[in-house]
Amino acid sequence: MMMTEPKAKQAKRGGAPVCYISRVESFSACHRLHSIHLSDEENKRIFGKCNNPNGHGHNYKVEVTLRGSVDPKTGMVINLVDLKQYMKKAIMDTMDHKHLDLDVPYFKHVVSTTENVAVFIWDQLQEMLPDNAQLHEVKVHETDKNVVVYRGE
Ligand SMILES: Nc1nc2c(c(=O)[nH]1)N=C([C@H](O)[C@H](O)COP(=O)(O)OP(=O)(O)OP(=O)(O)O)CN2
Ligand SMILES: [Zn+2]
Repeated sequence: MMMTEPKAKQAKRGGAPVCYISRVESFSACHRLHSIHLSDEENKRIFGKCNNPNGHGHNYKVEVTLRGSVDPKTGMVINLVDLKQYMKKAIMDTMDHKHLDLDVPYFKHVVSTTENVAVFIWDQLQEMLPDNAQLHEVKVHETDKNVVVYRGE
C-alpha cells in the first residue's frame, strides 16, 4: 500500500500540498475600554457605556488558523494536540476568567479592544509556534455580532 502521495502528482503541484488548519477556543473575561492617552472626558465620550469603571464581561471565541505544507509522512500541517497546547498557553492561561486590564500586564498601557486582543494573541502565539507552522489568521469574536480578524499586518 502506498503511504505517501505519488511523486508525479506532487511534482505537478510543485511540492507538498498546502493547507490551512484552524482551532477554536473560548474564554471569559471582563474589561473596561479606557485609554491612558485620553482625558476622562474623551474616554467617556469615545467609549460610552464601555468606559464604565465597573467594567463588563464577554464570552470571547478565538479562531486561530495556521498555514503550512502537509508533511507526507504524518499527513499533518501541525498536530492539533500541539496547537491546543500553544493556544492554552497563549489564550486560556493568560486571559480566561481574568480582568484583562488588571490581570494582563500588556493591557495596562494598551486599550483592551477586540482589535488589541487579537494582536496580543497573535504576538503570544508567534513566539511559541515551531518554524514550519506559519500563523495565518487570528479571529476574535467579542460577541456574536462583533468580530475582528488579524493577519499580522
Ligand atoms: N472597534 C471597537 N469598538 C468597540 C469595541 C471593540 O473591541 N472594538 N468594544 C466595545 C465594547 O467592548 C462592547 O462590549 C461592545 O459593545 P456593543 O456592540 O454595544 O455590545 P452590546 O453587547 O451592547 O451589543 P448589542 O448590539 O446591544 O447586543 C465597544 N466598541
Ligand atoms: Zn467589551
